[in-house]
This record gives sequence, C-alpha cells and structure tokens, in this order.
Amino acid sequence: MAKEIAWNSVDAGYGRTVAVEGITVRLSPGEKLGILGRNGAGKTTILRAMMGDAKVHHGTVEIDGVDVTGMPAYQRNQLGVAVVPQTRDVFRSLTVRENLIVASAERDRTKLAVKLFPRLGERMQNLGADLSGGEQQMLSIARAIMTKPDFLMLDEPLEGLSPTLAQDVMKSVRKMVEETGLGCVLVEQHVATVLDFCDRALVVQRGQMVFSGTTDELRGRPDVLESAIGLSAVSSENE
Ligand SMILES: Nc1ncnc2c1ncn2[C@@H]1O[C@H](COP(=O)(O)OP(=O)(O)OP(=O)(O)O)[C@@H](O)[C@H]1O
Repeated sequence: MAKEIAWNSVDAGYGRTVAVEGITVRLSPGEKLGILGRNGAGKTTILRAMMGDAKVHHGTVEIDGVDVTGMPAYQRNQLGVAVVPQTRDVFRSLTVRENLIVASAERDRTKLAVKLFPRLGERMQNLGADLSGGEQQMLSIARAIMTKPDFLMLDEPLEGLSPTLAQDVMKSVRKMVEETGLGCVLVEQHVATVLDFCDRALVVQRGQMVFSGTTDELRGRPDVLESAIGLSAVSSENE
C-alpha cells in the first residue's frame, strides 16, 4: 500500500515548455487535497507530472518514498495511484458491466462500484455511449477505483454537469473516500466544492504555487481567492 505521494520542488511541462514551477506538496492516505486555479494555471500538469504524462524538468515525484520521476507511466499505475482524467475514461462500445470488469483487479470489486454509485447498478447492461454525462463521470471514477488504488486523482470531475448531478457525484466520491480510506487529489475550479470536501488546498496561478495550506486557512485568505481564482467565482458560488 502506498503510504504517501509527494511532489518535491517540481518544475514540469511539455517539451521545452515549463507549465508549473516549484510545486511542493505531500499527501498521506485518507487526506483530501484540492488544487485550485484558473483555466490554464497548471492544475492538470501537476497531476500529469505524478503520472509520468508531463515532463519533469526539475525536482522529483515520489510514491511511497520511491523516486518515480524517471519511471515509465504504465509502471506507476501499478504503484497504487490512479487518475480520472478530464476526458472521461469510458469505453463507449462496452456495457457498464464490461467497462467495470475490464478495469477490475478482482471480480467482486464491481460490487463496490454499484454500492458507491447505485445509478450504475441500474445501467449495468447499457453501453458507455448511451450514458448521460453524469453517469459517464460516475463510471469513469468507478473504473479508476477497480484497480484498488491508495490515491485517486480527479481532474475536474464536475465539469459540464448540472448542479444536481454534480452534487450526486460529490456525494458518491465522499462515500468512496470514507469507505475505502483513499487519499484524494481533486482538481477543481469551484472553490466551494474544494472548501467543503478537502482538508488542504493548493492554489496555482500562472504555473506558480501561490497558496498551500488547510482549507480553513484558505477561507481566511480572500486575497488569494480573489487574485488566483477570481472574485466572481467565489461570490457566484456563495449566492
Ligand atoms: N500537451 C500539451 N502540450 C503543450 N502545452 C500544454 C499541453 N497541455 C497543457 N499545456 C499548457 O500548459 C499550461 C497549463 O495547462 P494545464 O492543462 O495544466 O492547466 P489547467 O489549470 O489544468 O487548465 P484547465 O482548467 O483549463 O484544464 C497551459 O498554458 C497549457 O496551454
């Protein structure tokens, strides 16, 4: 079981481009970290650096104390870290049941998916292509936990969902974390969701880490919320 994941002074990007600089953060099992920032700030790149999908120019990423910076991406997946990408990871031509089975570390694991996402239980014979956006997101998350990860990184899971569906998805994610003890990284643009769900937060602005601390501390930093995320985002969520 992976005990910790860590980014140590990471500069990362694509080719020669550096998209994020000086990212330092650690996460233990059961902890919930939110990553906030505007479009293009570098949130996804932080996740990609951990998974081997972005180039790390400086610093290291660690899984359970092991420096995995040079490790191929496919090997990292076996070390207990899973990611739910922004583009929902669902096979459109397979049924919900088949989608879960092909991702499962063990057959019975699909029961956990149905327990956490009852809506999927009602759609087991439906094709991935025939699911609503919210159901596809639920399936994408359920598929990720079929591999029995210790850490799950969710990249804007609520994007494009209605407020009601977004609430349903977050309710299941909360239940999942409580029942499995997973550590969770949540990339989000909605400040209220991060403040409500996460213990800690990282705020990025143009590739730089401008805040790292508890969500309680972030609540007391309207300056950070205003400049790095935008007052409108905060006020509209509080309306
Ligand atoms: N594959 C890529 N090749 C080159 N540049 C990229 C690539 N992916 C992202 N970038 C650039 O890296 C920077 C950070 O992008 P990133 O996707 O990490 O931001 P983000 O905060 O997740 O944004 P969003 O909220 O819009 O998803 C942006 O300037 C983006 O254009």
